[in-house]
Amino acid sequence: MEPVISLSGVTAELGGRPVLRGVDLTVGPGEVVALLGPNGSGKSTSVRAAVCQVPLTGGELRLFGTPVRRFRAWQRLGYVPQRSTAAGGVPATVREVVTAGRLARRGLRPLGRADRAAVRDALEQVGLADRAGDPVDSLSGGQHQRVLIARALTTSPELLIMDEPLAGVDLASQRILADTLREQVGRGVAVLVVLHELGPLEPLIDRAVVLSGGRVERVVEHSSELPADHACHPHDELDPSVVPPLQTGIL
Ligand SMILES: Nc1ncnc2c1ncn2[C@@H]1O[C@H](COP(=O)(O)OP(=O)(O)OP(=O)(O)O)[C@@H](O)[C@H]1O
Repeated sequence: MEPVISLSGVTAELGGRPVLRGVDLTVGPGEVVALLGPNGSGKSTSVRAAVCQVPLTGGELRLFGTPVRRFRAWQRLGYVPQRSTAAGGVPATVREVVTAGRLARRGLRPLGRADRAAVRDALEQVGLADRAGDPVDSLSGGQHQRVLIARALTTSPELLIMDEPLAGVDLASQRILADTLREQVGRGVAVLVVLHELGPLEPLIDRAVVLSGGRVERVVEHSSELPADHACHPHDELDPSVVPPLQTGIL
């Protein structure tokens, strides 16, 4: 079956520096793929490139089989960015943030009944229907993350792309997030998720792709084969261009 997303030999630069150096990555329909690797290895840049937030300098990106330059069906894809970008300090209610996911795909026309129902349904799916009128700033880290997932679910996407959904989230909330995701996967939704630790998501993961230095270092067909000390525990990637400072010391 045709992949829902495929990156072939993708390269990208940030600040004039090559960050992605030929990333190959595919996610099939209904598949859950974890993107792992040390800090700075290019995980976030890969998913941001996949949703056109970072321009490619080379390679090919296809979404649902269509080259990205011809792709228009953005409602088939839900993107959950890193949590710090959720409300950006703007006072907004939970409902407003979630509604933004719906608006982004339909322009500035007034909300219809179907839009309101989709927002309600998305909030129910993440267990936050009772918090709809609350300011997002009053939520915990885990609840905040669930708001971002609800925002992505408003268009009933077939592919969810998530950037570190477990970061800064306590274990109880991680389990709730895992339940939400399990339900989506049960509906046949494919997932590409950047993770530092697999946590409660581990049983859901079909394949792990480990990045290093902007390239795929290896692909692990089952997450249980990942050594405990690799990728799941972040460490800064060594930059070969940086020469370590001379240790002078006093003898
Ligand atoms: N806006 C930017 N301008 C310049 N360089 C950037 C920018 N954003 C990221 N980079 C650099 O690109 C490289 C890859 O960053 P990226 O955020 O994709 O890594 P990551 O694997 O997601 O790391 P982390 O685990 O810390 O989130 C890093 O060396 C980073 O310093």
